[in-house]
Amino acid sequence: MTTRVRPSSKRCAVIGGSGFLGRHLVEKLLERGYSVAVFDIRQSYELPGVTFYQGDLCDKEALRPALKDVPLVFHCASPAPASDDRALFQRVNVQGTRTVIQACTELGVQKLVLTSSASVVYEGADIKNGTEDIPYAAKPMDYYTETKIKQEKLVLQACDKEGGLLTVAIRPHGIFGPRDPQLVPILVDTARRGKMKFIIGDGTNLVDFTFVENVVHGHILAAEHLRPESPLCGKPYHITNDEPIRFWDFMSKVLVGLGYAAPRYHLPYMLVYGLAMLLWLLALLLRPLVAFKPTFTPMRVALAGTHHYYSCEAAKRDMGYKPLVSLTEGISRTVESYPHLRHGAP
Ligand SMILES: NC(=O)C1=CN([C@@H]2O[C@H](COP(=O)(O)OP(=O)(O)OC[C@H]3O[C@@H](n4cnc5c(N)ncnc54)[C@H](O)[C@@H]3O)[C@@H](O)[C@H]2O)C=CC1
Ligand SMILES: CC(C)=CCC[C@@H](C)[C@H]1CC[C@H]2C3=C(CC[C@]12C)[C@@]1(C)CCC(=O)C[C@@H]1CC3
Repeated sequence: MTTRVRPSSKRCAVIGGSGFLGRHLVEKLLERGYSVAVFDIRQSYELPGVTFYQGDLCDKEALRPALKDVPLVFHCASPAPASDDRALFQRVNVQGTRTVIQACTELGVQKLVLTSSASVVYEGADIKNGTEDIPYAAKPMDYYTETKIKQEKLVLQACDKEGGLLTVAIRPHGIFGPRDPQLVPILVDTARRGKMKFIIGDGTNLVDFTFVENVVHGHILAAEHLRPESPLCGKPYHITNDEPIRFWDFMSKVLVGLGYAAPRYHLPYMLVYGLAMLLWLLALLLRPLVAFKPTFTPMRVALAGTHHYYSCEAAKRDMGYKPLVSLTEGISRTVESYPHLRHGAP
C-alpha cells in the first residue's frame, strides 16, 4: 500500500526561481520560514533552504521531482520579452504552462500562483486606473503579450474549487528593483548610445512602475488567501505601487540617479511610433540575412507614450494588499544597487 505524504504547508516550489522576480520571491519565502524548491532552466545562485532542480518546464518528467509533496507552486518563468521569439513564447508560456498544470494536478498540488502581466489587456491605447474586468487585448502588440494572455486563461480555467487545484494570477506592471535584467540595463544602454535625449510625446502620460518587493508581497498574500471559499479562486489581480508616475519622470529619476542626463527634447508620438513600425518590419524582412533588434520597438514606444496604470483595489479588498515600499524608496534602492551601470563606471 502506498501512503501519500501530507505536504508541509511551509513547503513550496518556485518555477523560474533563478530569475529576477523569482529570486526575490524565494528570498522572501525563506525569510517567512518556507523551504523552497526552485525549478529553472538555469541555476543562478545558491542559498541555504533552497533545493535546485534544473530543467525545462515543458518537460513533465523533469518537473515532477521539484513539485512532489509540495502544496504550493509559484510559476514565474517566461522567456524574456526582448527575445521576440514567437515559437519560444508559444512553447514555454503556452505548452509549458499546460504541462505545469498537468504536473500540479497529477501530483496533488493544492495551489498554483501564476505571474501574469497587466499587459494582457494593453493594446497601445490609454488605460487609466484599469480594473481587472477590462477584456484581454484583442490585438496584442507582441508575441510575448499574445502568449501571456493564453497562459493566464489556461491557469485561471484550471481552477477547481471542488477539492482540486486552486489557481490565481498576479498581474504586475513594470517591475523594477535590484538585479532587474531588463528595465534599468536597457535604459542605461540606450543612454550610453546617446539615444535617451528625447521624450516621446508630451511627456505627461502616467504609468505604473512596481518595486519588486511589492510584487513579491502580492504573490505571497495571494498564496496565503487562496482557499476554496475565497474570491481569489480563478481570478487575476493587479499588483502595483499604487502611485502612477509620468513615464518620463520615472526614466529621468533613474537616469539622473545613475549620473546620466534626463531626456529633454520632445518628439511627436505618432512619428516615433511610425518609425518603430517601419524598423520592426525591416527587421522582420531582413531576419534571414541580418539579425538586428531595434531598441525602440512599437510596444516600447507605445508604453513610453501612452497612459497605462491599473487599480489594485481588488487586491486590497480581497487579500489585504498594500505596497510596502514607496516609489521614491524603491528608485533609490534600485539606483544604489547598480554601481557598475553608473555614468563613467568602468
Ligand atoms: N519584468 C517585468 O516588468 C514584468 C514581468 N512579468 C512576468 O514576471 C515573470 C518573471 O519575470 P522576470 O523575473 O522579469 O524575468 P526573468 O527573465 O528574470 O526570469 C524568468 C526566469 O524563467 C526562467 N525560464 C525561462 N524559460 C524557462 C523554461 N523553459 N523552463 C524553466 N525555466 C525557464 C529563466 O531562466 C529565468 O530565470 C515572468 O512571467 C514575466 O512574464 C510580468 C509583468 C512585468
Ligand atoms: C523607450 C525606452 C527604450 C525605454 C527604456 C525602458 C524600457 C526597456 C522599459 C520601460 C517600460 C518597461 C516594461 C516592460 C519591459 C521594459 C520596458 C519596456 C514590460 C514589457 C516587461 C514585460 C511585461 O509584462 C510588461 C512590462 C511593461 C513595462
